[in-house]
Amino acid sequence: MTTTPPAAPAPFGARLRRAMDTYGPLCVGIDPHPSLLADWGLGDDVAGLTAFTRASVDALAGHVASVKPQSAFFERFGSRGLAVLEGAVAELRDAGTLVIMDAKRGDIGSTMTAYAQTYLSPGAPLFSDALTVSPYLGYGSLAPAVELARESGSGLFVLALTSNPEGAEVQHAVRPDGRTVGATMLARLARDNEGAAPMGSFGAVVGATLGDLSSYDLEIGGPLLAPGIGAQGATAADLPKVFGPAAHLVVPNVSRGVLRHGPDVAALRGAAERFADEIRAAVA
Ligand SMILES: O=c1ccn([C@@H]2O[C@H](COP(=O)(O)O)[C@@H](O)[C@H]2O)c(=O)[nH]1
Repeated sequence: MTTTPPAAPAPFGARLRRAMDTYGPLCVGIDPHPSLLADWGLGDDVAGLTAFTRASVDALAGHVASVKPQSAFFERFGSRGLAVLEGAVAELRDAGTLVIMDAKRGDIGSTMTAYAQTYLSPGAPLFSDALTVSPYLGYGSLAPAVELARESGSGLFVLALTSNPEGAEVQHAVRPDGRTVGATMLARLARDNEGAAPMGSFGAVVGATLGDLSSYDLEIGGPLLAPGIGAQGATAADLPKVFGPAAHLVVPNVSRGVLRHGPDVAALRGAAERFADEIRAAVA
């Protein structure tokens, strides 16, 4: 008897494009800040984290294209926090909602392999659709993650031009070839996305807070994860000004701007829908 091997998953970029076309490009963050736990009437403990995550997943699963859990807020609680994160990732993925794990991993290649296996290896407890990674040990140090993402149909978001003002001292630094460090990361991503259609799986993090970015070539053929809308001051209306013709690649992220409407599940979902509508109108 012959057995048919399981079909290879569609690449992350193709799955994300489809989800963006269905739900709009908004990516909602799950960031259980201690201050939000308090605002929701929850304790800064594992029970509070569990209740916060439960309401967030109930509000978002199956209603938005992607969700970005901020790993740091779960890691605060050690293994019990990670168990809550694992459960959320599994439920969101089961509902067909793409999970972008915001863990910003980056290390020498041999250690990077272990990070890649943690988040990009099918069957791993924290297997996610995509992972944020830091290229500041050299873009080449991310090679094990690029390789495993290609094999498993997952994706990466590389920190290129981050939303925080402090990022400029590294990312705007000019290299001997005259290009900035941030522009170099974008160029490396464009190369890794070559030939991918309708969208590559290797994205950049580019803050929505950064103003006019017309001096950068943002057409990397992959998604541009854009944090900064809401609590950091950017608005949906800023997106066309910041991203120009690359706006079709933008995955705007809103975390606290949505989460502050909790703990009511309907109110959370309503806030996400309002941001989704504003963003869709802005980038249409
Ligand atoms: O450049 C970056 C990279 C990542 N982030 C993360 O995105 C969210 C933003 O949260 P808000 O509450 O919407 O401000 C958060 O998890 C950050 O760690 C970023 O802000 N900027």
